[in-house]
Amino acid sequence: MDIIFHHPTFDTEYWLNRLQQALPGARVRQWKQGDQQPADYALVWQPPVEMLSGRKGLKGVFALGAGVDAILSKLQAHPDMLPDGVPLFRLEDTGMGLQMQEYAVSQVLHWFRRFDDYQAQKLQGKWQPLNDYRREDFTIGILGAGVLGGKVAESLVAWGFPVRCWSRSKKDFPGVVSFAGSEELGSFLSGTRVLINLLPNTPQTVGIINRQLLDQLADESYVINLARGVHLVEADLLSALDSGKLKGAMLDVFSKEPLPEESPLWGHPRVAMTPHIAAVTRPDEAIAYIAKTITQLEKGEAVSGMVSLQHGY
Ligand SMILES: NC(=O)c1ccc[n+]([C@@H]2O[C@H](COP(=O)([O-])OP(=O)(O)OC[C@H]3O[C@@H](n4cnc5c(N)ncnc54)[C@H](O)[C@@H]3O)[C@@H](O)[C@H]2O)c1
Ligand SMILES: O=C(O)[C@H](O)CO
Repeated sequence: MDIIFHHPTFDTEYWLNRLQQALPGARVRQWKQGDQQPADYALVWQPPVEMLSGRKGLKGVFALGAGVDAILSKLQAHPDMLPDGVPLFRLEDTGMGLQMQEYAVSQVLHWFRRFDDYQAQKLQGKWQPLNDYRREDFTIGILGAGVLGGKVAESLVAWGFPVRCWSRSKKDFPGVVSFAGSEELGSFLSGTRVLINLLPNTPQTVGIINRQLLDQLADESYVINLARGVHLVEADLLSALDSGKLKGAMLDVFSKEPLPEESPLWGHPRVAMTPHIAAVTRPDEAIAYIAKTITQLEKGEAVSGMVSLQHGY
């Protein structure tokens, strides 16, 4: 079995060695321009079109991340990039669930314990205990209840917060109220105090966090965007912050990355940000997952993690 690998920034040597150890019967190589030699599987991030297009004998392509929006948009421009019938897989969790939990829990607790207000008071030299927030007034709403949304929901339930989620179909997560479909979006938003976004980037979800959506949240709400920048209309977020509808925002992803220096988000006192690091691909977990999936595929067994080209995630 032959496996080709391409990632623009990962430590390729490390990946090739560890993949080789995990799949001792395979021949693993870095794909280089002009390489049209046979391959059974391709492991990719930002693949050059010629790496995949027209390839015969390919049994599967693995995206080396959770979101496949970049690959799918490239596929739209170059429909022959993924040979007909070749399945595209993505990473499910592989250590990203825990990272998302750490991010979401730490930020929710930061706001719940009013550390943002105390920091503002500290800057004014003010010593003033504030009223506690109550958990019952701190409902967390998670947009997207998939692998990562489910993990984040579980961790916030464990901290005793009322948690609800919104997805395409109903979920049965312990302690979480589930809403599904556009007809239930309004009920999901009404009463949500902290909105956490973990949706995939699809034509249906672009721009979903806009003025109309933000207006339906509880007053003095908070937004955490952990999914993709294109989900959020940044101008609408800024006006909701300035009107007082929103109290704070924590953003990991942006419509343009790196965030341009002229963006007003940089200077906004109630916007905190990180540079798209909420959950990164952990090589060892990802390699174990890919090796297991390839082994199952080779045995003709059912696997999970296949991307639906129809749904776009
Ligand atoms: N910031 C980061 O570092 C980082 C890291 C990993 C993943 N991500 C993002 O997180 C996203 C989610 O990852 P995942 O593994 O949980 O994905 P997933 O496919 O397991 O879950 C997606 C969820 O969104 C819901 N959904 C999709 N379209 C919908 C629609 N139109 N209406 C309602 N619900 C809809 C699905 O029902 C599902 O519950 C990824 O697509 C990626 O963009 C970001
Ligand atoms: O989707 C992912 O895996 C991360 O956001 C990296 O792009």
